[in-house]
Amino acid sequence: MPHAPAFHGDGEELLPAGHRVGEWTVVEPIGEGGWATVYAARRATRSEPEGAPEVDDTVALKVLPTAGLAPRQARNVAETARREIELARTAPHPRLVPLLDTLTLTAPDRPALDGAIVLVMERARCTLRDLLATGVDEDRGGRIIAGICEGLAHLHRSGWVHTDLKPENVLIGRDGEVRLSDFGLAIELTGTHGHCAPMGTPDYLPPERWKEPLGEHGVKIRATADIWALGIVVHEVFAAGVPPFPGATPTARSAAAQQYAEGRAALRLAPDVPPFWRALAADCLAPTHAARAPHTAESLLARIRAHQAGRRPRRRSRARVRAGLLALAACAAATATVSALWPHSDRTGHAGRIRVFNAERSCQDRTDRDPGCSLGLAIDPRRPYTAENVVPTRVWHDDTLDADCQLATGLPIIDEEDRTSTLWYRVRLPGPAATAWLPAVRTKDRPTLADCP
Ligand SMILES: Nc1ncnc2c1ncn2[C@@H]1O[C@H](COP(=O)(O)OP(=O)(O)OP(=O)(O)O)[C@@H](O)[C@H]1O
Repeated sequence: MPHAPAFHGDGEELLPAGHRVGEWTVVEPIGEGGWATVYAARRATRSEPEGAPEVDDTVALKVLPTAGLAPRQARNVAETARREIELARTAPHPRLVPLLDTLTLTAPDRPALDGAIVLVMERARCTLRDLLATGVDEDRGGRIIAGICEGLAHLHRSGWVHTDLKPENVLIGRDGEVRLSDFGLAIELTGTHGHCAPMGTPDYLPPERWKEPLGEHGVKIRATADIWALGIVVHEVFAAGVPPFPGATPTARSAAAQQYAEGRAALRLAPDVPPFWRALAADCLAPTHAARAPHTAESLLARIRAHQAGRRPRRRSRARVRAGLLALAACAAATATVSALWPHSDRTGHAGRIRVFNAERSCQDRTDRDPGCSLGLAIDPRRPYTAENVVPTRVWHDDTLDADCQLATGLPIIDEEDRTSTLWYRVRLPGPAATAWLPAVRTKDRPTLADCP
């Protein structure tokens, strides 16, 4: 017996459960966007022997209908699919949702869906919007924002701008990690910018977008558009889903954002956004492209990593200790040797000698060189201050180091008290020509040293 057709609220026909799409069988609809309906589906032919434990092999089928569309709309849909496929092919990354296959739907008995383009994707557990509805604590929120920054940094390095970053397009994979999705509006840059159709989600569009002239190729777009959208998302994550600009409708909120960008209103972020994330959101929401440009996804990620590294010892949940394993492994290796490298508690304060300062209060009085209280020295002060960019040797509060020169223009580092500095000191390590870098926020001393070559 034929299935009775099912429809969306807007009257669009849905694929019924059990419908075969290539090697997949539709289970149920799980999401809907402006262009597509997304279904959970599972492999039609399972190879496991009878009685084998059930594995969750469901995928997500994004079905983009093309039938009955005006030629221009059909071109848009085809272009949307082309972008998704091109990006997945040329720039795969663990923080982007993997595209497993592409198909054309055959459904002669459903003319509205026949010939639709189908993108087969890894199925996510939920979207960030779903998570916001249930509440996200500060640590989880921080990890999600870091994941978004990793995805954006990769996209931008690869020459792409997402252009439609919003909580609906941030998926949470079954491993709990972020997967950016929906690259239908993603733009490949030529040099510093690209052009896109005048589309997008008003709440997440940067203020300059409303003023950009519409040329023959569309409106100008740069990576800073994603950074603005990131600022809105950061605010929503830490303010229980509330957007930073006031207004009951997207139009009212866009108008408020433009008033702020024109200097006619102040940026008023919700008081519940914690200080570190307020500062980060405010930088992402700098009012112009030029003011936002220094805050790249890469540099924001470095700030977040430094912030998270500083928070880690404060509260020791099991999950946090596990997350910090990499850093602690490096500490453990260095603990035995580091005490001998520098005399402890040398308070001479001569120029060229700097004393390490750990803003974490509970670490300041400890003399046992607890690994959780150790601080990292960077290999390269211009690269993100992450585990890969840290020498194995660790330092502790009150250690004194020999510094031989300084760099005023390193990566900005924010400490736990929200002090920011781009100043770094090059310090000498034992061994021939061995050096590493200490961010100036990690010392209270300010010797004036020669600029490093
Ligand atoms: N891989 C996935 N796993 C689970 N759910 C997904 C997946 N991809 C999309 N969804 C769900 O489907 C919804 C719509 O998907 P998507 O945003 O890609 O469609 P769209 O038509 O391109 O949307 P838009 O109108 O924002 O451009 C998402 O918000 C999400 O809820």
